Amino acid sequence: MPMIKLELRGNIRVFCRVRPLLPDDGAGTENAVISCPTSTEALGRGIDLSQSGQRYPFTFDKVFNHEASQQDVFVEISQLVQRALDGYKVCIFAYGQTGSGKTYTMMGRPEAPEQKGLIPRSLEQIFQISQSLQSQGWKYKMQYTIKPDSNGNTHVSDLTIVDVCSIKEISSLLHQAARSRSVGKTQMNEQSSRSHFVFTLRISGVNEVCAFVMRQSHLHLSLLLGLFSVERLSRSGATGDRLKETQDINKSLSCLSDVIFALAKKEDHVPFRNSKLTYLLQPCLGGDSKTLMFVNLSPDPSSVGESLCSLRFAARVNACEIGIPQRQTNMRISQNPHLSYG
Ligand SMILES: Nc1ncnc2c1ncn2[C@@H]1O[C@H](COP(=O)(O)OP(=O)(O)OP(=O)(O)O)[C@@H](O)[C@H]1O
Repeated sequence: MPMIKLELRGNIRVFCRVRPLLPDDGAGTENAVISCPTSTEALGRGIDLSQSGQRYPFTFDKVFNHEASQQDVFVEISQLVQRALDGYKVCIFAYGQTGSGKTYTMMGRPEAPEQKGLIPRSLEQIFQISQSLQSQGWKYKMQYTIKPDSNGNTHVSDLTIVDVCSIKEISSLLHQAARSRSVGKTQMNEQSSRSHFVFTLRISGVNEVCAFVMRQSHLHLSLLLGLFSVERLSRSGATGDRLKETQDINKSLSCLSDVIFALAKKEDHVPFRNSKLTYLLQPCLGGDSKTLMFVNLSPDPSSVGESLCSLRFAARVNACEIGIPQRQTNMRISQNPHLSYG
């Protein structure tokens, strides 16, 4: 029962998703390098990668093969998303090399309803449930924050916080955010997104009927920029500013590795402030949240080296204990309607 595991474990959960082969993928695509074992033990959880005749098996909390639809993926996270309304911090982020399907998984193609990604689906679910809970006395206040950036310092600029009252408002904010993201073309991925993208929905809920219980939770839905290896960098055709930008992105991803490894070793000092990315993700990794990472993979044999790096990183993330999440429920002290949530 995967959902029970999601509830009880203190680890960062990892879901792996392999995108379908695309017409633009390179030569030799008939030789599959990624396969999903069909034995009952590893069914839906195992993934094997073959490189130079060597087989590398991995197991995660869930593996989606190239046939999985956006709805199939959403079904597996919807219970986790709902926990945000119960007072838990929930963080979901995607990791993987450029062109591996992070944007597709998180944002999808908004123009086709069945291809909507996890962010719009999650927001719709949160709004629907919060509205249905109104009849039980719950009132929720939602705020939306968006923090895009790609460089390595910790100062967070471009922070937008907006009160949101309807799903329509969220959709238009998502559109705006997608537009304002700096998008640059590399030879690897025409639509390559050049910045990290951290989206947060802050939810504060109060129940006027049952004992003035107050809940506060944050739903973090984040999108991480792709992993470029050195080899990939030279193949991507990046030069000048683009090369510098790619190096900055690599640097911030290497800071993320440092944070993950410090957490795994339970070190006293975790270097969250070494990059803006880790600073932004601190709420996801700081210990009191339910955190899920997607590792996205391309099935293209020319990406096998990057896929192996991503899988190894994901396995270390999966083994990393960040503590048992705490629900944030308080008794309301005053009946002042202008609540301060501290
Ligand atoms: N599951 C999928 N089904 C169909 N098409 C997909 C799927 N996943 C990804 N794609 C397509 O693959 C291409 C690359 O995916 P996407 O842009 O999501 O990669 P990315 O990891 O976000 O890349 P970058 O880090 O460069 O932004 C896109 O054309 C996308 O529509």
